[in-house]
Amino acid sequence: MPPQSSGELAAGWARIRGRLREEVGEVEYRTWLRQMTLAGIEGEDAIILLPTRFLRDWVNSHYGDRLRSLWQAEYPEVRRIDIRVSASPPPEAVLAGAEERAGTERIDGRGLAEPLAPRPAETRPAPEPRSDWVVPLEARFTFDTFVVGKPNEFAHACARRVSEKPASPGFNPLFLYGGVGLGKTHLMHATAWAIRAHDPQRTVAYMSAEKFMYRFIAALRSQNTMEFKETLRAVDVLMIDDLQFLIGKDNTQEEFFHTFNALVDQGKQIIVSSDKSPSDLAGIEDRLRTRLGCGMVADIHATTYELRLSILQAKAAAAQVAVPPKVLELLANKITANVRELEGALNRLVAHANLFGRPITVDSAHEVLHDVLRAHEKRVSIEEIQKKVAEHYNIRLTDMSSARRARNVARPRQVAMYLAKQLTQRSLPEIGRRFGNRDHTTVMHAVSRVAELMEADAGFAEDVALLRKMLET
Ligand SMILES: Nc1ncnc2c1ncn2[C@@H]1O[C@H](COP(=O)(O)OP(=O)(O)OP(=O)(O)O)[C@@H](O)[C@H]1O
Repeated sequence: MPPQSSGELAAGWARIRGRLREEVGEVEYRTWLRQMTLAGIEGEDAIILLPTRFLRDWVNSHYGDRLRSLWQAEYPEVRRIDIRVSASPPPEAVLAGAEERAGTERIDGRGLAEPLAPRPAETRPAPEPRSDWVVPLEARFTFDTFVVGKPNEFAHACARRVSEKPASPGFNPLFLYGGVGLGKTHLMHATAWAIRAHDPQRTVAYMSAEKFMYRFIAALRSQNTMEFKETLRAVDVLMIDDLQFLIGKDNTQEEFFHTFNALVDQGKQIIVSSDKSPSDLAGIEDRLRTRLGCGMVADIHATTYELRLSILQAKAAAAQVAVPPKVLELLANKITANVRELEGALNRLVAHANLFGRPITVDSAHEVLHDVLRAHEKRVSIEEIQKKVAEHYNIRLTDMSSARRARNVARPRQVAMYLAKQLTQRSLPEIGRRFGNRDHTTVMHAVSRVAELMEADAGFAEDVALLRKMLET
């Protein structure tokens, strides 16, 4: 019996889809079949619409026979299935699963997706990003534990602003950049926590660019890009850390570009971090770089001594450990590369003190952290030493390698050799060569003579210590 009315036909079509869904399973159905729309029955043909040629061909070859059998079981007079391409289904889409189309995507010929109209928020709650897709937020990375100073105050203010008002004009995307270990991830997590605290309904997805790529590749491999796209495009805030990872990864960049556009078009917030500014991201496609730079770009600068000291004070207080100010000053002075290393050094000191039940002192800090402190000692060259010492004793630089033996020249030369031994990794023969091809025994003698004199003469020792300090800082 042919269907009598469009209502009857819609019910029959819903049954066919329901059976197909049961047979192929939810994931496959959602990936390939959910966008099917029934245009109607023409003679012996059931006319089904799909939005792209790619989908039409796929459904035809993989599900054509099954669809025909299911149709015949429902309506024996239907003998053929005619699948056509139509980007916008006719208004009588009552015949199809219109509710299923909300927010779905279209696949282009290369298997990459473009968004259809934005998903109306009320049609379906946004799915939570799958837990294995997103990295859990670090509990201690909050605004409360982030110490603000000159180098990071602008980035911090931007992150605060975005957390209070996501996607506000001028702040989307928020692009945070700066050197390794300077707090980009901390600021992103803090923003995520604050957004969630303010509105628990908002879905915030945080992941590294690397994770984004691996998820994308896995989705491609399992032919499940629809789910990948849909999940990401349903979030309210997307955070991608260490974007520089995508340099040279053209396909993932393209996918990210589409995700980016879809989210920004829907008024969703994007936050990205990188070790370089958008304009310096060579290897990232121009159109993506342009989009990344068109919101707010905030630089986190290298730390200053003051910021390092404040961070150490805050971390020691949080750990409830008494660390003498001199020790904190030592660390802030010596460990300048980044906050991660600074934090690591403090943690080591605290762990050591706990383990042995000893108080933390400047001496114990030197002992426990000797490797770190040495690694951070300023590299000084023999030339610099010779120059500084010559200036200090008011002799000519050429006298450092001359044969002159007058005391007013020989003594400064010995001091320079002593400092070269103390402050560089050079061997005695090499130091000798740099001081006018002198023998290594001459250098050895100079080193022990200067040490003796320092013991005997406090004024001389002070002089040498001053020179050393000037060279080290
Ligand atoms: N201003 C700050 N206040 C408190 N802790 C900080 C601050 N800046 C950085 N940190 C701490 O330093 C460590 C490294 O920070 P984070 O991981 O955020 O750096 P990053 O810039 O993302 O580094 P990478 O470039 O390696 O990804 C973290 O433990 C973080 O809590």
